[in-house]
Amino acid sequence: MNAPAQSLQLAANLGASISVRNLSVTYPNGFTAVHDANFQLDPGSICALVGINGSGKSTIFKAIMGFVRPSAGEVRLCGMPVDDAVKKNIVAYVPQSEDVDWNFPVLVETVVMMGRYGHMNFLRMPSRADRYKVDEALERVGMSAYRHRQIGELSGGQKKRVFLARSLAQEGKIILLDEPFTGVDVKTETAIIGLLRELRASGHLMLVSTHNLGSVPDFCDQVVLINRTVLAAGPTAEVFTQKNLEKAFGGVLRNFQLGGRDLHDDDDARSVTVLTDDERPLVFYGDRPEKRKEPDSK
Ligand SMILES: Nc1ncnc2c1ncn2[C@@H]1O[C@H](COP(=O)(O)OP(=O)(O)OP(=O)(O)O)[C@@H](O)[C@H]1O
Repeated sequence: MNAPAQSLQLAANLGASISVRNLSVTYPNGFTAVHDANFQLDPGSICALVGINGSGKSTIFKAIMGFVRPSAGEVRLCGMPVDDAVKKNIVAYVPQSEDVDWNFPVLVETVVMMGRYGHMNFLRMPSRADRYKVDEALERVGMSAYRHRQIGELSGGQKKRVFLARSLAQEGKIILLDEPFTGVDVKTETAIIGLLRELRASGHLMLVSTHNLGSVPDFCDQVVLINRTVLAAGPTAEVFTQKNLEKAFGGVLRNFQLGGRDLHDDDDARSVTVLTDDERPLVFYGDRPEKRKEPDSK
């Protein structure tokens, strides 16, 4: 079997899927953050969850993790209700940095070991296999040298990698990443994207919320655009269009422009142009993050 066929086979075996059907979430104060949202994601893919601040991205993550209950509709993971999937360690979550108390004194290796808790009995005594998984996960994100450091002492990008290691140690088929690229440098972003690609090749399903629109066409197979409901969902080439992005961002991203034609054509010049605060345009090409550059001043 050739490599792509093997990946497809692995993906089929893993069977990771997210099905969101007519999902509404109303918070206890009566505010409906998500109304009648629908999308379906299948194994072996990376999907971007994209929308303005307050559009409901974290709320959707919380519904998928069972942290908030739907007021209508349902979420199913690998065909199972959320509670069953969470009990079976099917879904792992990499939270936004703001959602973590970094003052809590805990070692890096302990954070990663937390990913194994669901695999242990109530005494939480790590087995040799648990320790091996932790070592392997730290190695994979390049953080082995930091294992005895306090998590609060690390940089933003290092903390993100540790939480990614925790989700790897958990061995979830579905991994949710809430803004993994916020505050990380281009090298770390490239490393994280490389890791997500490896996980995709082994059949994992990843849902990534991001404000970094420039890298979406590069590494995401699918896109879910939201603004309190799903505006569009499906393959990146079909959904990540100027028209849909204008619908999602409205006047918020003025001077936002998508160039080029076919996203997955290597010779394609499709790019995302966003004006920076000082009104200098930054062009993100639908390619590698390190290829970011300012437009030619021809
Ligand atoms: N616990 C809560 N109680 C009431 N309203 C909430 C609660 N949590 C979030 N909201 C509201 O729900 C809406 C969606 O919030 P959410 O955090 O899901 O947005 P988001 O897309 O993740 O935003 P951001 O890009 O800023 O992280 C916002 O208007 C927010 O104020």
